[in-house]
Amino acid sequence: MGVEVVVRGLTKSFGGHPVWSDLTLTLPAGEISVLLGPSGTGKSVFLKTLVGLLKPDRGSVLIEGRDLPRLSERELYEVRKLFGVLFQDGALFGSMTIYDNVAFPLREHTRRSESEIRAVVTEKLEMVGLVGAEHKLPGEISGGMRKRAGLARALVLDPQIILFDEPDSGLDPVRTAYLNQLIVDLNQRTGATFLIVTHDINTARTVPDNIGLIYHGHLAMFGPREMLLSSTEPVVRQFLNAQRIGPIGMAEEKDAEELAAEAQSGAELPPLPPIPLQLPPSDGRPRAAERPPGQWCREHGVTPPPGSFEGRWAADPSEEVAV
Ligand SMILES: Nc1ncnc2c1ncn2[C@@H]1O[C@H](COP(=O)(O)OP(=O)(O)OP(=O)(O)O)[C@@H](O)[C@H]1O
Repeated sequence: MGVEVVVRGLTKSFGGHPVWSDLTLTLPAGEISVLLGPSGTGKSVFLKTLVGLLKPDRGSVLIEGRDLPRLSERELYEVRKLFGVLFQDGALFGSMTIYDNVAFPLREHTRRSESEIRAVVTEKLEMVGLVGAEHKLPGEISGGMRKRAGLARALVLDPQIILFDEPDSGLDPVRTAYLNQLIVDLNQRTGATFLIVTHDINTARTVPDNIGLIYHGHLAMFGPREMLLSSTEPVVRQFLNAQRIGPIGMAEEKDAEELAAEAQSGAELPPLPPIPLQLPPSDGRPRAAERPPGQWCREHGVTPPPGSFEGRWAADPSEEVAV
């Protein structure tokens, strides 16, 4: 089972320029969370800080009672084994075969024999659908396959927390759909805690249990998927619905004049689109953290946009249309 990651008051700057301040959120154990935000808002910096590759100026990252920024290098080395990271480009060694790339963490961090390593590598390659590509070099396979090879490598030490930095970057929509299904299936199979940084709105709307949005150096919102998808908070609404109208401008925050002109022109955000159902695991069994669709809305007295949950939602669950 995955572990909870508790982030409290995390602040990071480079050369006196703050990237973000006072980030506070909890990644629930075993759940999938997505982190969104305009380019350059420090999502990759956040992932690197979580795993201890960057040191925050202030704040804590608590995992199983240990505060990562306060650990010695040696303790950090141990805690890092809880993490698997899928970097943007898969971060494979170009001169090594896929097999050797996936075996690399086992050879570096464990004393397992080559036959034990073979069993683990084969299992992980099978999990990501790459059996048969073991002897290829990264340059000989497609971008989607490289992502899956990177994922197999992230899985070899059986991590409790898996961080994905833009797993869908550079993939076509069909490959993105396959990768999203793989992520949901792996979450169900491993029970690990997942955090995905993405710019893909469809991924953000259908894959996670929770969504967070970093904007203007702060965490604008973090919470259950239904909370953000039904939110009318301008930044959240603009971002999750990929709109130009709203506080986020081309390069940075719009200034008061631009916003006033927008208001005067009568430009309004279109109504919120329906909340889609969550992507289910492909074996038909529930997700580790599955909740009935619309439960959060009902519990919080929020009426979701019309047509949400494929039109099956009702304020009173006894009136809900059966699947
Ligand atoms: N090691 C570093 N030293 C100095 N500045 C850095 C360093 N790493 C990142 N930054 C700066 O921190 C800011 C946030 O970068 P980051 O890559 O985390 O953004 P991001 O939200 O992941 O962007 P994108 O969505 O475009 O991938 C940028 O201004 C970047 O230049």
